[in-house]
Amino acid sequence: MQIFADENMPLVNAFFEDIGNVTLFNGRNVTASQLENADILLVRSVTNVNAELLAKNSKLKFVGTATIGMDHIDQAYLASRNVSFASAPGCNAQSVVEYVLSSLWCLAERYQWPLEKKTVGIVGVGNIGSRLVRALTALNIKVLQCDPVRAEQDNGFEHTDFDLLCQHADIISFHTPLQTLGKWPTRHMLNTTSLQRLKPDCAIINASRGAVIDNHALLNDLLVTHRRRAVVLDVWESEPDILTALLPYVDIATAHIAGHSVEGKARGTEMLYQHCCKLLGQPVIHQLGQVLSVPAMGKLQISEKFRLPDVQNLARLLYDVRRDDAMLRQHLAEQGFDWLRKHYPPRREFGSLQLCGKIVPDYLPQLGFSLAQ
Ligand SMILES: NC(=O)c1ccc[n+]([C@@H]2O[C@H](COP(=O)([O-])OP(=O)(O)OC[C@H]3O[C@@H](n4cnc5c(N)ncnc54)[C@H](O)[C@@H]3O)[C@@H](O)[C@H]2O)c1
Ligand SMILES: O=C(O)[C@H](O)[C@H](O)COP(=O)(O)O
Repeated sequence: MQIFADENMPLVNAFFEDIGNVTLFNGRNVTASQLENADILLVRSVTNVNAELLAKNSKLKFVGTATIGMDHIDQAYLASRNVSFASAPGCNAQSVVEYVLSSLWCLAERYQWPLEKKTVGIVGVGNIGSRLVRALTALNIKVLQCDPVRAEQDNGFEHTDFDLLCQHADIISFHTPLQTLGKWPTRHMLNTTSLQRLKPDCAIINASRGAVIDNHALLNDLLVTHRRRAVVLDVWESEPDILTALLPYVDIATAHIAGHSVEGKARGTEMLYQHCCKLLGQPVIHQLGQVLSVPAMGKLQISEKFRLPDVQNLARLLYDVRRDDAMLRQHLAEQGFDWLRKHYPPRREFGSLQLCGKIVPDYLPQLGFSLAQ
């Protein structure tokens, strides 16, 4: 079995070496000729999988993307060729939630916001959005949810129409897939018109796909408002060639790494391995827990004095988004966007830290921290 995998897919050898011969490729530049002999193709978000890429391959059985976003995959084409396909839903949801929380704490400190008085509008309430709702609710922060797709399926879902959410949110955070067509398109959802509906100081967070926000319209809005609006961008239109004119106006700028926790990326690989085992009728031998490295910090004692405002310090033991913002500003011009992603320093999720103590407040597990056994 010939397995071709993106070189930025951690633990791919550990999971797949029993299944076949693993060859790594650069996901951004891979060509049809390189993939001629692939039986299994494992990609990340930077590889467009379509008729052009697979033109020279006649033996492909399975394509897996170790991501939740699927806008880079021509699924109809794969189905027409009878090639099985799987993504990795939820693999990095916790990682993105931790990115958004860290961004909120950073902005709250910079602008002296009382977060508990803010309303956060969450657009797209799937794996990431629903975890974010749980986390913000645990922190006593009010949320508005916008997800018309869920609203159609579930009468009990509390949906706020996008236009209304734009008017009422103090902070708006995007967690939708990128969809150009269909009943609920998301491409340029935030555009010149919807930007004008936002409160003048409404903060914007995008960790979904760059083109969900019209980046030129955003730049224009920021120039007009003279930086009154806080902006956090992890994703950008036309990555890796991003609109650098935006950078001076963006509070937190990162290189599409919100989902790049050690666990988030490794879970993606594991989920594809499990799909392959099922497809090939092979037993699942490897588990994430066995192959993940031991975290630098294992257990932490929580005292009875721990209170809600202490959460921020606890979280910063594991992740502070300001590091990633500094990396981008320091290295983007010389090294480029993809270099930042390839050399992303290890980041462990909240769940890697086991909390001990007589009383561990309920909101800590709701944010994703583990309780010691
Ligand atoms: N920055 C990163 O590193 C990173 C990491 C993971 C995911 N993502 C992006 O975030 C997206 C969301 O991830 P997820 O795991 O929550 O996916 P998901 O599929 O679980 O959830 C997406 C939600 O968006 C909703 N939705 C669809 N169209 C909508 C619309 N027009 N308006 C409002 N809601 C709409 C869907 O109904 C669904 O509930 C992914 O598609 C991916 O593009 C980025
Ligand atoms: O859609 C996703 O799951 C994320 O955007 C994913 O983390 C993208 O990262 P990449 O696959 O490019 O490393």
